[in-house]
Amino acid sequence: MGLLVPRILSSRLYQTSTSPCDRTLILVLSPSSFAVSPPCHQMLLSIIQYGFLLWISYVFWNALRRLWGGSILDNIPGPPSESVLAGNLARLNGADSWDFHKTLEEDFNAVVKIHGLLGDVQLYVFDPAALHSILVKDQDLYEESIIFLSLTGLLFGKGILSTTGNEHRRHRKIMMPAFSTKNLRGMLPVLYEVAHRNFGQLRDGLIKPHLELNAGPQELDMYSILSRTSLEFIGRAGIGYSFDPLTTGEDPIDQYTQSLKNLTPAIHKLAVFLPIVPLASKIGPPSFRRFMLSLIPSKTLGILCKIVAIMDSKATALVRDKNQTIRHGDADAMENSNDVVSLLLKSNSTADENMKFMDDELVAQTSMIIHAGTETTSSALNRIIHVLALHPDVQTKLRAEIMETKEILSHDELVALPYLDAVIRETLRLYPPITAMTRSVTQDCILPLSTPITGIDGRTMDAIAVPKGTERPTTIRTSGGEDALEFNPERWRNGQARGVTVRMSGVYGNMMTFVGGGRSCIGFKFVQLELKVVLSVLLRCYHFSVASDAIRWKMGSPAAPSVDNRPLLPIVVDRVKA
Ligand code: HEM
Repeated sequence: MGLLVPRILSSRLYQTSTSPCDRTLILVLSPSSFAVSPPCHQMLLSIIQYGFLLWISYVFWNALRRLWGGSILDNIPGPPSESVLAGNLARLNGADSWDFHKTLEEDFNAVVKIHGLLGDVQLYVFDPAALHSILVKDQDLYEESIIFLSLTGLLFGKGILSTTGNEHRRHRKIMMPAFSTKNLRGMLPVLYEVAHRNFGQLRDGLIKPHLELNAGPQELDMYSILSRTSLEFIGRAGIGYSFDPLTTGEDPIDQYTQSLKNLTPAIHKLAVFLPIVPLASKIGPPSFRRFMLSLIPSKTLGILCKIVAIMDSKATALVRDKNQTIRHGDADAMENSNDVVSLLLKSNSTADENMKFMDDELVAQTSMIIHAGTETTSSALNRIIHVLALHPDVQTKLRAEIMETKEILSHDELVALPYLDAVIRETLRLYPPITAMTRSVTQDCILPLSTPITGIDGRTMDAIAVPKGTERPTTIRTSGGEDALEFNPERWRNGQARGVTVRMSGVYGNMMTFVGGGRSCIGFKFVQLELKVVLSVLLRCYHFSVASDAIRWKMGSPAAPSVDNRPLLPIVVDRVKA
């Protein structure tokens, strides 16, 4: 049985969202290598087959128990199941599920019962008190989903995304200082350099698609441009690596870059293996798991294994090279390295033993930073440009604020621009890149509610008893002001939205875009800086308007713009006249 705590979707003044991989996933092994001798082959194959049969039997047994015995969550109202096998999951997790999520919010109360796989029951939660309990107050009772933990562990190794409890707290404690305001100040020059280079080369025709000078308005695919920007931001400021020289008319062909681009699509294709990831991650050493995988006749799986191996070897080399620089006492080189991984290595060299990362942990963090920070940033950048194109009045006002400043601002000057801050807050509030997240319940517990709900039997409930094992609490948006569904940056003043009566537990602006509590996003200030740099550079030179009303946002994790199911953001770009 599952507790689905929906992350906040769109709208309303407070939203939550979920981690990208919660329901995508899949698979595979950790990056180390191995081989298995031929004589064991048949025997191992049988073990795998029996293991798989056992697992299937276990799943069906649980499903039957649920069907016969019911659930104490049965009394919670929710939409009827649409399929015996997958319940409501197809509609909940589909790329075009916006309307379904809206219906859940409009037709039901703060907690909704959702039907999961084979009769599994999950709760979709958007009540503020329940979210506070899940994410902050009782967070130890609501752990990250086991599938997410296993998957990130298999893909990247032991790092902040794949650990729980004290181990996870240790990872966070060591990593958080790298994102301090002092360190963000040190990263700003690199962010400006990437933005100027990227958009300068775009103008000069060195990166595709380019903007012909003086040729009048041109339609460009901003998605490809902004994706490259996000990747280079995280490369340079996150791990100290340049993915994209931005110097030729060609897309980058670097193997590492290609691997990163192919990672999410490969994971999505293998989503069918999702339920066996936790089991697979526990069986034997990595070499044995690799062997098991080699028995599965799937081309995509092979590709994924290759991607993981490339990412791992590149991250290993990066950490090794930086370590050597430190050991050889190249003080100047390290002094000038302000990327997150270099900062972690520098603090490692003076930290107490228990506050140091081992090299394999640093390798894992390197891949995790890229994974957590690239597509999310790209989604936010694309959304802001799209929103500005749709709201020319907001764009004009923002440009006027930017034009009154110098071309290159200090960190403090940039974060002090009020309308720039308001536009970013309002976009992230209304359109969180990640729209839902999942938590698993680790013990029987009571979920408090700020608004009582009426059960199917007519009884009023001001709290819900949630059984251990309930999986995937997902959180969706919560209610807010009356005009909460409108895009209105004017509502923000000094980081506060007017008219807000409901307090949310999020780390940023009373919204749940970056969640709250012990697993909240540690990169949320970093991403704001990225967005501010891009807008301050782009709006000074270019004007944006909508090129097509066929743009549809897909509710992935994170959301992405598309036209005819292809990732695209066609926007008409024109030079700002002097
Ligand atoms: C608009 C951009 C971003 C959004 C919307 C976003 C959102 C989120 C959310 C919702 C979570 C919680 C996931 C969960 O609990 O399952 C999260 C976690 C995390 N984010 Fe972000 N993120 C963004 C950018 C970044 C960036 C740029 C970085 C790094 C440079 C980053 C690093 C992380 C890390 C390391 C975690 C895991 C924290 C933990 O488990 O303790 N994020 N993010």
